[in-house]
Order: sequence, then structure tokens, then C-alpha cells
Amino acid sequence: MTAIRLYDTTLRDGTQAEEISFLVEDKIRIAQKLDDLGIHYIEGGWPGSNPKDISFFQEIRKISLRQTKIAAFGSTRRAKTTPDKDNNLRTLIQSAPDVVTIFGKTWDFHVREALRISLDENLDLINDSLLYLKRHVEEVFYDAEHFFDGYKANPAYAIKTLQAAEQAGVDCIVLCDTNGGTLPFELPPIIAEVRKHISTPLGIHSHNDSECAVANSLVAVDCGIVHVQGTINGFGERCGNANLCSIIPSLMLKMGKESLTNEQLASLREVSRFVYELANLVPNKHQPFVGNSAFAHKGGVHVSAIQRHSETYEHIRPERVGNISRVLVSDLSGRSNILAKAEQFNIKLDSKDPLTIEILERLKELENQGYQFEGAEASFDLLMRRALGTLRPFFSVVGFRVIDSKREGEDKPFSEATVQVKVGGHVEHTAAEGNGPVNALDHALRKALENFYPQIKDMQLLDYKVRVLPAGQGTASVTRVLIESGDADLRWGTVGVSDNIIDASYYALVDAFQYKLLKDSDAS
Ligand SMILES: CC(=O)SCCNC(=O)CCNC(=O)[C@H](O)C(C)(C)COP(=O)(O)OP(=O)(O)OC[C@H]1O[C@@H](n2cnc3c(N)ncnc32)[C@H](O)[C@@H]1OP(=O)(O)O
Ligand SMILES: CC(=O)C(=O)O
Repeated sequence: MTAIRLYDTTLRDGTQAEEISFLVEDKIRIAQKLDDLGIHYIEGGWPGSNPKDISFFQEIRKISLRQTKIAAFGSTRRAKTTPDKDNNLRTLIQSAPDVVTIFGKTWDFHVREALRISLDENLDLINDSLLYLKRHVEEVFYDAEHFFDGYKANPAYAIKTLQAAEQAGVDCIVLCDTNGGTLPFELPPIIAEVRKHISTPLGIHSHNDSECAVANSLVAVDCGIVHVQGTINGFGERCGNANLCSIIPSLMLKMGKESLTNEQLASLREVSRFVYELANLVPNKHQPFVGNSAFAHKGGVHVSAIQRHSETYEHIRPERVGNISRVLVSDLSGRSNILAKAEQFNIKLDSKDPLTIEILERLKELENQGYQFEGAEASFDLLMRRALGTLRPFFSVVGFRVIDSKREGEDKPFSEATVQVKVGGHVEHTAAEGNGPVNALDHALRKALENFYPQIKDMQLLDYKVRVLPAGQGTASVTRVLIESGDADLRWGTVGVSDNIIDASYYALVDAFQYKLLKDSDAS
């Protein structure tokens, strides 16, 4: 088996993505996480670019890492200077990394238009920059920027630029698809030609502008490339970089390549989410391998089959990358979805039980009204228990009223809710103010229920989403409210639908409180 060296550039190319910026502390934490994951090289930044990146290299030296080598990134020297006087090259050496990676121009068009120098001058600056670095740094990598576009425009010159790097004794030459326009079938003949002229180990760095960055990286490995660059979650300039969260499992589980241990591979989803969290971005649900939906089964035909054998609709075992299989319920469900959910909620249900069909029909009817249970599993659990007649009625709401008013000269509107809640034989009448009508209703319901169920105090409303569903033929538009609640142990979602937003919120809130009481009573 060939071992593949993984080179992560989340902290450099990843930060070139719109909306992504990491503090030095974030970069250090991500570097430690990637070290635990087993990444071989971490490109920490461009020290010649900004003080934050200089400080990353100062700080990371104080941290003991298991096996990862830290790489600093920069460019070949500027045309009008010499390597020893070039500020960028000097800063790279001063940052004292394990590895230096510099990029240089391969494409004659770029040499003429971007650098505005002659083709020979460019060969000199690639060669003497790398020779100079090799004298000061143990391991030096060369990123051949725009390699594939350069090769297509002028193959002889593109190869000469790689030879200029090879003659300087670099440790790896990385073929870059900088503009991300290369398609997978174009790589094998080009890489085969490169291998006739270059014996230095080769790497790949692909961008995702044609949505082929992962495919191109895998094809390159299939052509004998041994060093793969990419980022966690595919963050990177424009449409992003090659996504290591897809490349790593494909290399290990499909191509039989050595890179991480199985245990490290099983932490991939956690690493992906950690990086999303520090980037302050919502994880992409539909991300292959590590996303929430990567192994979520919705169609009844799929659910029925995966219950017989999971591989019928799963390309790998989700546990291999730290993910799980999930069954969703919707109007595309069959009995298998209902039975799978019942099992998840510890509810005994038989496929031949007429109640299974009844629940399925009720589900489809509610989805037709605008309900959606994919993000509201707690409401679906309650729906099943109501249908089975096993839900303990912890409380009922006799009625509520919400007032929202604003007077001239007042900054904010005033919101107040009153509710009448019945618990056993007692009716509790409470009123509360809130920051908006739904918040007031939430406060009033809590105030009433806390007298009977003090554990309600532990519960918080974490997220509130409203969606106005377009009117169908002959029907008014309706509002769907999804609420996420949580306590110290769990988070759960509930849903309410009505043509009135307060009423829709009321249904979702009542389910949220019901579910809290149900789960606490099941646990006791
Ligand atoms: C393919 C990639 O993703 S490469 C990485 C790209 N990342 C970044 O650019 C982020 C960090 N960059 C920066 O902080 C800044 O651009 C700096 C500090 C590097 C340079 O800033 P400035 O000196 O103000 O130059 P500016 O950004 O305007 O232009 C880029 C300069 O680099 C030169 N340059 C570009 N590529 C190379 C190269 N491979 N070798 C040498 N010089 C290069 C350009 O010719 C231009 O110099 P000039 O204006 O003297 O002709
Ligand atoms: C080096 C690099 O980031 C690129 O060519 O895209």
C-alpha cells in the first residue's frame, strides 16, 4: 500500500474564503486538532502577509505536536531583488517552520501579464528562491501555480518551470489547479508526461471551481501522486479547495491508501464540526461523509431496504467517519420509516398493527397542511404516543391571550401574554411580559407550569425559525414555526403550523414543554 502524505491548508488557503477569518488562538486550536487527526503537514499561513500569521508561527513553536510538521507559505522572490534581500523569503526563514512552501508561476501568460517579466527571468527566480530556501530550511515544497492551465498553454515551458524547481533540490513539486477549471479526465495524460521529465515526488492542489477538486485529487493519486493538499470542509479561495473530509475517507476506504489510523478516521466528523464552529459557520448538512444528511434516509423504499441491510443505500459504514445513520419521516415515508422512528423512541409498534398505518396517514395529512417533522422529532414522538394513547397528559391549555402594543414616543412595543393552564384538577392563571409576543407567551406558559413541574426552569428555548408557506390553489398561506429547545442533557425540535404566527408558535411551544416533561418522567 502506498502511504499518502496529507497537507492541510485550512489555515492559509481556507482563510482566503469569503467570510472566513481565524484568530491566532483559533489557528492554534485547529492545528492541534489536525495534529490529533493525524495530518502530516499543516500550512499555518503566509508570515510575509500579516502580523497575525507571524504570531501564529511564534505561538505554535511553544506547543508540542505529535507528528504534524508546520509549513509556512509564501512566493518566489520579487523580480527586482535577490533571494537574500527579499523580504518575503527572509520572513519565511525567520518564522522557523519545519517546512517552507512557496508558489511560483508556471503559465507563460501569468509570467507576462501578472509578473511582467521574461520567461527566462521567471525560471531564474524559481530556481534561486528555492536554492536559497533549501540552504536554510530542511524541507522545501514548490507549488507550481496554474500548472494545468500553464501546461495546456505551453507544455514545454511549464515543464521547464518544474525542472527549475527540481534542480534546486526541492522535496516535493505540487501541481496546482489554481483556477479550478481542469476536469478529471484531463489529468492522467498530463501527469504521465510530467513523470517523464521529473523524478521529484509530486503533489496535487486543486480548487473547486468546476466542482471537481476532490475528483481531481483522487485521480492524481491514482496516477501516482503521493502528497495531497486540501482543507477541512473544502474552505478556500472562491469556490473552495479540495475537501479533505471527502478525500481522506475515499483514499482509505475506497482506494486502499494508507494515511490515518482507523481511530483517527473515526474522528473526521468531529474535526469538521470543530472547524465550522471556530469559523462561525453553520455546518453544511449535505456535506458528503460528515454532514448530518450524509446517511439520513427519507424515501420509504430506502428505509425499508436499509433496515434489511444498511449497505443497500449507504456507500460506507457511517461509523467509519464518526457519523450515524438517521431515518427521516415525511410525506415520502412508508411503514418502515414509522417503525424505525418508533424503535428509536423505544415505542413498541408492529408493521401489521393498524395503528402504524394510522400514524403514517396522519403524518402525510399533517405534512400536506405544512408540517415538517425532519427537524422536529420531538413533535413526531408526541404524535405517535398520542395515536397510541400512551401520552400522559401533563397539562392542557384552557386558553391564552397575547397583547402587543406600541404608543407614540415609545422605542419598543410592549408584549404581554396571559394563559390558563390546567394540571390535574387545578387551573393556573398567569400573565407575563416578554421581548415580543412569542417570548411573552413562552414566559407565561413557563410561569404557570413551573409551579407544578419545577424542572421546566432547566429548559431553554434555543432557536426559533419561522417559514411562511406559499398559498396553494384556493388556500390561504400558512406559517410553520420550528422551535429548538434544550436542557443540560438534550436538544429537541418541535413544530407548529397555523395561518396565525402566534398560534403556530403556541403549538410548537406546547409540544416543547410536553416533550421536556415526557423525557424527564421516562428518565426517572
Ligand atoms: C494561488 C494562491 O492562492 S497564492 C496565495 C494568495 N494569497 C494572498 O495573496 C494572501 C496574502 N497576500 C498578501 O498579504 C499580499 O498580497 C502580499 C503581502 C503577499 C503582497 O502585497 P503587495 O506587496 O502589496 O502586493 P499586491 O498584493 O498588490 O500584488 C502582488 C504582488 O506579488 C507579485 N507576485 C505574485 N506572484 C508572485 C510570485 N509567484 N513570485 C513573486 N512575486 C509574485 C505580483 O507581481 C505583485 O507584485 P508587484 O505589484 O510588485 O508587481
Ligand atoms: C498555491 C495555491 O494556493 C494555488 O495554486 O491555488
